[in-house]
Amino acid sequence: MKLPKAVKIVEVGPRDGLQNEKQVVATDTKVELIARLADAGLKAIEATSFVSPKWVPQMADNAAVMARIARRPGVAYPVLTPNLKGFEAALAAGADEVAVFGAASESFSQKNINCSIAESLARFEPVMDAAKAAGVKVRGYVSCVLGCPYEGEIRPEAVALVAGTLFEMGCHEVSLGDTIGTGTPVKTQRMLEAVMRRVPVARLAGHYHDTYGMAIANIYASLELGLAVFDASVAGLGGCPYAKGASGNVATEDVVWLLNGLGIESGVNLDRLVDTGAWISGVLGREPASRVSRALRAGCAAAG
Ligand SMILES: CC(C)(COP(=O)([O-])OP(=O)([O-])OC[C@H]1O[C@@H](n2cnc3c(N)ncnc32)[C@H](O)[C@@H]1OP(=O)([O-])[O-])[C@@H](O)C(=O)NCCC(=O)NCCSC(=O)C[C@@](C)(O)CC(=O)[O-]
Repeated sequence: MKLPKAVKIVEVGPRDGLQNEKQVVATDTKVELIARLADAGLKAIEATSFVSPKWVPQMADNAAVMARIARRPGVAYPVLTPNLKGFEAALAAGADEVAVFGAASESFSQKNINCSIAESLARFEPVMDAAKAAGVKVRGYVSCVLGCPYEGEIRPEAVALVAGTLFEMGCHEVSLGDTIGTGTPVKTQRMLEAVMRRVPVARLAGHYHDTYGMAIANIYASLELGLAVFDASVAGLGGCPYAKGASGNVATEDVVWLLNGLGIESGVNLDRLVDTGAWISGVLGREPASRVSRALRAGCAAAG
């Protein structure tokens, strides 16, 4: 078994993490979080989303966030854009990387973006065209790849169909979302095997929520199949507004601990990351959901 030598972590805390916060998070706090994550060595930080403020009020300050972040060379700040309106606003705000987001479940697609899977893919076409014309890279997301809060089981072939279509449309990377975290390692591998028949593994990312505590196991199972890009959220922030009870993405601290233990390079400084996770959790008035953070801050062992 040969694991990748290096892994790219796409930090989604400022978007996926904060989008679900009930309390208003100040724009300055978001901007500081993004700066601290860059200081910790993260090279891809999903900054915000250009979605309807009626649907996700927390991301209504998207343009202000983009205007205020001090961009670092070598760091990408992708944003979500569900349609052309969102793309145009993102472009005007200076985004140079965007993400479209679909689902492998019809019901989730309706709840999340108010249209069917086929309609969503049709909506993404003009975004792809406009992005190509503007020289903007587009990532594709597929939600509910290992289960849906409304439909239950999702067939791997259904995931492969949407992921393959996004890839063929020109997405440079397709991120596979276990939105409600019900996946387990073998199930994850079966899903990945189906997707890998349509999309090269080098163009896939794992986006696993930790609701059932399985995300790290699923990442390991994905590493075994050669996946080398994983989405993660500092301090395990977040949840999904359209998936009741879903907890945050896997904590970035936990992913870095795993990678360090496996000798896999991520470029992330764990001490700084733990400090950042503790800081934002303090601002939000809670403890980090990361077990690694809790252990290290309790003095359980030195940071690896
Ligand atoms: C997609 C829509 C807009 C469709 O929503 P809709 O209501 O069908 O849209 P519409 O085109 O009929 O427009 C309705 C109103 O929204 C406005 N509008 C239309 N588009 C935009 C836009 N881009 N930005 C700002 N405003 C917009 C539009 O101008 C109009 O305004 P009004 O005339 O009523 O004042 C809506 O459903 C939406 O915004 N959904 C967002 C859902 C979302 O952000 N979910 C969370 C992110 S996905 C996720 O977390 C999963 C992921 C990616 O992490 C992976 C995983 O874990 O599974």
